[in-house]
Amino acid sequence: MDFSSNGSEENQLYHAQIHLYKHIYGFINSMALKSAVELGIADAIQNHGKPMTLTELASSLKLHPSKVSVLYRLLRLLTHNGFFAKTTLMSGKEGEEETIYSLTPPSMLLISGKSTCLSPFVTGTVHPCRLNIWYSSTKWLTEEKELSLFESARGETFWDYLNKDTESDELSMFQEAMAADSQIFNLALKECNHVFEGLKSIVDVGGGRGGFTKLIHEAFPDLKCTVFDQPQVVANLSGDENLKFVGGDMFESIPSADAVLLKWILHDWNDDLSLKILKNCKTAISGKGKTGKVIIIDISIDETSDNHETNELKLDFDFMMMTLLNGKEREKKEWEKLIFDAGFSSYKITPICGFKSLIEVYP
Ligand SMILES: C[S@@+](CC[C@H](N)C(=O)[O-])C[C@H]1O[C@@H](n2cnc3c(N)ncnc32)[C@H](O)[C@@H]1O
Repeated sequence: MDFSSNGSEENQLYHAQIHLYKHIYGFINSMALKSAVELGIADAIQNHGKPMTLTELASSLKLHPSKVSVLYRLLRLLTHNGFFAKTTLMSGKEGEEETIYSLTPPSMLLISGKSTCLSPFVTGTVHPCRLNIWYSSTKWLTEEKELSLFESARGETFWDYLNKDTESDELSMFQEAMAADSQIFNLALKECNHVFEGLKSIVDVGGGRGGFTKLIHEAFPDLKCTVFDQPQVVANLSGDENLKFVGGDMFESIPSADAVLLKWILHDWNDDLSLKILKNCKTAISGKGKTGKVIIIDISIDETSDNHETNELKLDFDFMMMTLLNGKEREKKEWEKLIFDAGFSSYKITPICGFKSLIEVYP
C-alpha cells in the first residue's frame, strides 16, 4: 500500500479515509456472500440453464416483491466483487434495456451438489460461533493464558465445540467444507503423481472423513491407504481392501506406513504440538528407512514473492488459525526450523493449488 504518493495533503487524506472505510466495511463483503449462499443465487442461475434477469431471479428465489430492489443492490455489490457478471441487452420492447446476470468462476464454486462446492466454507466461516468470539478480543489480548481467542471467549476449544455432539451441524459442516476443499486438490493430484511413486502405503493423518484419501485411492488403487482421525470422526466409516479408517490420537501414535500425509493439519497447532505430531510421523515411517517421507500440504507465507491478493489471503488464514485454534501459518524459515527440530534431514517445498504448498520431508 503506497500512501507516500505525490499529490496534495488533502488528496492523501481522502485516500487514507477511503482505505480505512474500505476495511471497516470489509465485513459487508463476507455477509453479502453469505446472503447469496443462503438465497441460493448461484443454484438458481445454474438450474435456469442460462443468465437470468432480476425479475426471473427474484421469482425463482421466491422473494417478496418488496425485496426486488434489495436483490438488485445485493447483485450490484456481488457483481462488483466478481461473483456474478452482468450483460445489458436491448429487450426489443420499445427499445428497453434488460440486464441479465450470469455465473463467474468464483460463483461456480457455490453450486450445491457439485463436488467442488465451497458453500459450507462460507457458512461455516461466518457462523455466529466464530464471529462472536471477536467481541472478547480485548480480554484475550490482555490475559496471561496461552489460549486461542475461541477458547478464551467460550471456555472450550474449537475441537471440543465441534465434537460435543457428533451429530451436530457444525461437525458435519466443517467436514463437508474440508471435503470440498479436498476436491479442488483433485486437479493438483495429476501434477504431483511423482510424489506418490514408489510408495506401498500411506496414512492420511487428520484425514477427516477421507475426502482427500479417496481421491488418492482412485488415482493409485494399489496403494494401501489409511485415513487416521479422531474416533468420533471416523466412526461408522468403511472403506475396502486398500482404504481403511482408523480412529486414534496423533499426539499418542500414528499407524506405520511408507508415507504420512498431513493436509491442513500443522497450521492447526502451535510449534510445540506440531513438533510432537512430526516426531510421531517420523516414527510411523521409520520402517521404510531413508525412503519414507512425510507429505505436508499447508500454506507457506512469502511476503516478498507472493502477489498482494495471495499474500493477504495467507495472512487472513494465519489470523483465523491463531484465533480459532492457537495455530499458525508459517513462513519458509519457520517450516525449516520445525522440520529440522523434529529430526528430519531434508525437505522440498513446491507451490500447489494457487496459494498452498506441498512440502516433502525426508528422514
Ligand atoms: C483442518 S482438518 C483437516 C482435514 C483433512 N486433512 C482435510 O484436509 O480435509 C483437521 C483434522 O484433524 C483432526 N484431528 C484433530 N485432532 C486430532 C487428533 N488428536 N488425532 C487425530 N486427528 C485429529 C480433526 O478431526 C480434523 O479432521
